[in-house]
Amino acid sequence: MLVFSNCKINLGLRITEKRSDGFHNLQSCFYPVGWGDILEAIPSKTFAFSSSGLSIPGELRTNLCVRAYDLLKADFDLPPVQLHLHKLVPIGAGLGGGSADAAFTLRLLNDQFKLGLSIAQLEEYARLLGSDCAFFIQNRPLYCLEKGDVFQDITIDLSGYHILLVYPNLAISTAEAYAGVRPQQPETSLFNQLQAPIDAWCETIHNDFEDSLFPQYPVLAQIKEQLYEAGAVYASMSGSGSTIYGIFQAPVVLPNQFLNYSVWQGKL
Ligand SMILES: C[C@@](CO)(OP(=O)(O)O)[C@H](O)COP(=O)(O)OP(=O)(O)OC[C@H]1O[C@@H](n2ccc(N)nc2=O)[C@H](O)[C@@H]1O
Ligand SMILES: Nc1ncnc2c1ncn2[C@@H]1O[C@H](COP(=O)(O)OP(=O)(O)O)[C@@H](O)[C@H]1O
Repeated sequence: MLVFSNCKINLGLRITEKRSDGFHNLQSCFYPVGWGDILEAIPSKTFAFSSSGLSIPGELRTNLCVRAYDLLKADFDLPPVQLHLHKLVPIGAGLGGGSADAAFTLRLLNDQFKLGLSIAQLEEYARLLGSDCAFFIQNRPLYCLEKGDVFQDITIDLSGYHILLVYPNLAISTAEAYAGVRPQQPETSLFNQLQAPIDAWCETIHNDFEDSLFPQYPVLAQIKEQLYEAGAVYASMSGSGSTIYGIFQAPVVLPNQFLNYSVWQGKL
């Protein structure tokens, strides 16, 4: 079985408080985007994992796909498979690529071996693998709370818009990015602000990580500015960076400044 493991962007991101478990509570809307990896599972005599494409830091056995397989294997009589991941989504990019691979592995194994797990059960397994992993089980626009793993329905439909993602070949560690933020209880409701037309978002919808990361990496603010100059209706950093995205009314001619970066453009 073959699946496409797409990434996400954050529409707004507020870090509201540090929790007693060391994690942070947040408010954000996660929105699926078409840039993705390719994952295949073939029944085999013994379990094996391999990857191609972008190289993934860390040992193979710590890959989130392997950890997802091991998690289900502990509870089910899972047959061995040969898992292959073709990695295309940049790493340390704020796009949740690794979390998506983990969630798609859970979904694939559930479907391929008819484990009968419900969405809620798959989300429970996903939470054990990473904070933003559970989102990719439903994989639809959702308002996210707490660690980013508790969801509320939200009506946001950006279909018809185009998105340009710019990864400036700069990996930012999520843990380090969180260590640099000053959590704050917001005075306004992100949920309500997201209901306003997208033209209003550049004045209201903010990613709190930009405050600490833009001064540290000026190229990020520069890319955001360049996306607005190219005609974006809204531009922002995704997650803990370093990807900056722009949302446009129509396909964009790639500005020359982005030619040395990894970019992806498509429909939302
Ligand atoms: C920042 C966000 C926003 O969507 O996305 P990315 O930039 O990673 O895509 C997520 O909160 C990232 O979630 P995820 O990448 O799954 O993080 P995890 O693996 O669970 O945690 C990595 C580290 O980040 C910190 N962390 C993560 C989530 C959270 N709510 N509070 C935290 O403080 C912790 O230090 C943790 O050890
Ligand atoms: N399949 C995978 N794809 C990407 N990263 C992975 C994967 N498995 C484990 N990782 C680890 O997860 C971290 C990056 O996570 P990723 O989701 O790509 O970035 P981000 O948190 O910025 O969205 C790295 O430390 C990487 O080694």
